[in-house]
Amino acid sequence: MNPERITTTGDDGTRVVGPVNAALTPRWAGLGTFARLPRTDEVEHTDIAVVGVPFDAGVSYRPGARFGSNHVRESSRLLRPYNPAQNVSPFAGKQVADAGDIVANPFDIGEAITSIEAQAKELMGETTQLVAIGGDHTIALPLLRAAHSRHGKVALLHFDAHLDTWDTYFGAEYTHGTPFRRAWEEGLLDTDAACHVGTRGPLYGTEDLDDDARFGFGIVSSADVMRLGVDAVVAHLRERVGDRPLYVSLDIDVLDPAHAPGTGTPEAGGMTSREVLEILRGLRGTNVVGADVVEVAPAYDHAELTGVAAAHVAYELITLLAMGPGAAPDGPAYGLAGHVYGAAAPEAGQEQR
Ligand SMILES: N=C(N)NCCCC(=O)O
Ligand SMILES: [Zn+2]
Ligand SMILES: [Zn+2]
Repeated sequence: MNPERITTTGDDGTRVVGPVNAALTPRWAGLGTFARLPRTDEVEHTDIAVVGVPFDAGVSYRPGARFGSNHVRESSRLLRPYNPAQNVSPFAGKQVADAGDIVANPFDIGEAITSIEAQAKELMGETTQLVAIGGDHTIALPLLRAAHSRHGKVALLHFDAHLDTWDTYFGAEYTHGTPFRRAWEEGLLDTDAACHVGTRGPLYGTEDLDDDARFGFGIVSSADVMRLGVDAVVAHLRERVGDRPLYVSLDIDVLDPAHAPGTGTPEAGGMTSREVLEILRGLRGTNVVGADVVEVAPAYDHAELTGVAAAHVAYELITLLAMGPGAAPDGPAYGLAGHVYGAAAPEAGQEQR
């Protein structure tokens, strides 16, 4: 069956093929791609590719993130084409398409990392931007290598309960707890502009924090988000990353297990999905060049809580890429006046724009 799709004229004047029209084909029908978008082989070119990286041989605790990519796709069927939080239709101006899955050797982590990097670069071609859906956090390293090959050193916002700058596990260098230490060692990061967000939970010792600070990372803890609030955190992050090429890596365990139980290394005291989505929206106009959403392990999920949260995170990341750098501060399309992303909040009652 060839379901009818929403088509538009894109920002560059070419025809853009969007999601299956949900008014004509029920949302639960048909083969699943992310947000019911076309596959990359069904469109002439792709500006933004959503790509699965179903690899989880790097996990230190519960396995199962290899099933995350398709779980998030399945949980994304209810996403709608207009994002009122940014007053943007992310699938209308740019061609967004699902590239299927990068394949990686599940028995050889080194080979998997090399081949994920190669396939990511191939998919990126000259101009395509990637939003990767894991998979465990190991995959951030080859994806950062691919981003670095196009943009040079990148700023990094790393949303996660964990630092993921540890050195080795059982002597293994390439694991889901170590990608950002390797990335720092490889010179992939602009360490004046790298920051963890949502950090919490017990560590192995104070040296974890000493090492992390030595690598140049800043930390906005989960408790900071609660105490300072979303707007202050957004202001801090925007200041830190400026207009540098920015890679966003989001481990779904940044969310409290109440919001995202389906993950391999859950930690209590996490952020709400509302906080995470609002902080991402606050990055409007920054120069996001690539992103990943990782660590969704569906065997521990309930009622698609984690899958839906990850799908919405990916939707906001796609929206940021679709708007591009320099997008002017704008407010949501509805709600009480008082919030403009990326700008000082106006006084209550003041007009939004
Ligand atoms: N990247 C994630 N999700 N977890 C890292 C946890 C590493 C550890 O077991 O200490
Ligand atoms: Zn984590
Ligand atoms: Zn992680």
